[in-house]
Amino acid sequence: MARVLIVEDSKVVQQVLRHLLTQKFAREFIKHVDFAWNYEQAQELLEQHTYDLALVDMTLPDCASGDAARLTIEHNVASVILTSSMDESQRQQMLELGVVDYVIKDNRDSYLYAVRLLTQLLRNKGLPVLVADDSQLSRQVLKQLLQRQLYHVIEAEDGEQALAILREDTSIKLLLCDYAMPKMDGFELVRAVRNHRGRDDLAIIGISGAGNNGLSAKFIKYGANDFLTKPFMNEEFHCRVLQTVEQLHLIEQIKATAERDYLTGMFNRRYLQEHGRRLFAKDKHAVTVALIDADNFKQINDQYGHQAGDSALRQLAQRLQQHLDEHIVARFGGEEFAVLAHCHDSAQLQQQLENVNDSLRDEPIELADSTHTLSVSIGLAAMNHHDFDACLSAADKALYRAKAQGKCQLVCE
Ligand SMILES: Nc1nc2c(ncn2[C@@H]2O[C@H](COP(=O)(O)OP(=O)(O)OP(=O)(O)O)[C@@H](O)[C@H]2O)c(=O)[nH]1
Repeated sequence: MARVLIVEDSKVVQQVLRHLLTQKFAREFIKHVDFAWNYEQAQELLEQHTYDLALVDMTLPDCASGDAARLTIEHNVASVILTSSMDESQRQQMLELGVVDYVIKDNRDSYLYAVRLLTQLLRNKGLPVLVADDSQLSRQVLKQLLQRQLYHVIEAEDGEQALAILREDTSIKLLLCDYAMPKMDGFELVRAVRNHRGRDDLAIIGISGAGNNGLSAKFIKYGANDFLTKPFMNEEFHCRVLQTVEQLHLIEQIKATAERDYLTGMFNRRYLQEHGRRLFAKDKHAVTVALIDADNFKQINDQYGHQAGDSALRQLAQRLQQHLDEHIVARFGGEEFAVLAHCHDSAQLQQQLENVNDSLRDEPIELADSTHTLSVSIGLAAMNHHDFDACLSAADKALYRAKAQGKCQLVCE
């Protein structure tokens, strides 16, 4: 978790920033925040601590304009400038100094923008980025700019090398590639990469020389997410990289939401079915599926109310995760859950499932001011059917028998 330094002499601005930094999106990435009122205090704090990022007011009472940012950069702290105004020469001066970005504080939204920018930079900290360019000088320039945004930069001298690195290292989430490269040019590289890495998995920014506008559009058509034309301003580079990575992050979030159950945070039915079908196609004999249904759950809703029922489902979900943590556990719907186990030994899974009822009996779930002893019925099926859906339906039949035979038990098909 990161430590951030904020250098700001206005009490009101400090208060607004303090408030924004307590919001969930910021707390997720920023653990410690130190505030300095002036240059002198900033200097003391920089000597005491190591900072990941600094947000620095351009104008402070005890130093010349921009000196505080100069100080944080000298201490190798990636720095974002806060300023109420900035003329063109100051802007150039700050960007040349090496600040990551600047934020003009002209309304409340600018502070939100600044704090969001800090969290974005921290979220991307250490994220591997590949730079493919045959010119060592260009690679150096891009590397410096990316390191300023806290990325971890990997270099490739040509398209072939870049392709080999990307095949090997799937943690790379951004590729910056020049058009003119020996062996394999930028277009060929993008096309080849897209055969195994989709737009939602790896973002690509193509870079092309000036005077050939057609190249930029072509980059996009071949599969790049965005492009930059040389020479570009550092500020434009920063915005495009940040925006491209942000889009990738949003897609990841949407995908994660689509496969999770809102109430329990577990995988949902859709994920289980998709994953189950994939596993079945790969190795059907090593997969076992179980359906787990809470017994007499209606009583909980009737007796304690729907909210307590929701809490009971969350507690049951936690209990299942605890006992079956090496398998995929999903909420199948309502008060029904499913387990997908990738194992050759179904006896072990059977034991783990039996343990769930023992645990619910020994440690009843907590509802309002009392406790309630919940139990589950379980139907287990092996994957010796013609497809995954047939396995699920066999587990469902076994579950039906468990209910019919008196509940709180496991039945194998
Ligand atoms: N609170 C809450 N209740 C839910 C949710 N989903 C399903 N239920 C309730 O679960 C209950 C299921 O009732 P039944 O199908 O009769 O099953 P049961 O009472 O568990 O009885 P058996 O399955 O026969 O043991 C219903 O009252 C549903 O309203 C949910 O998300 N939250």
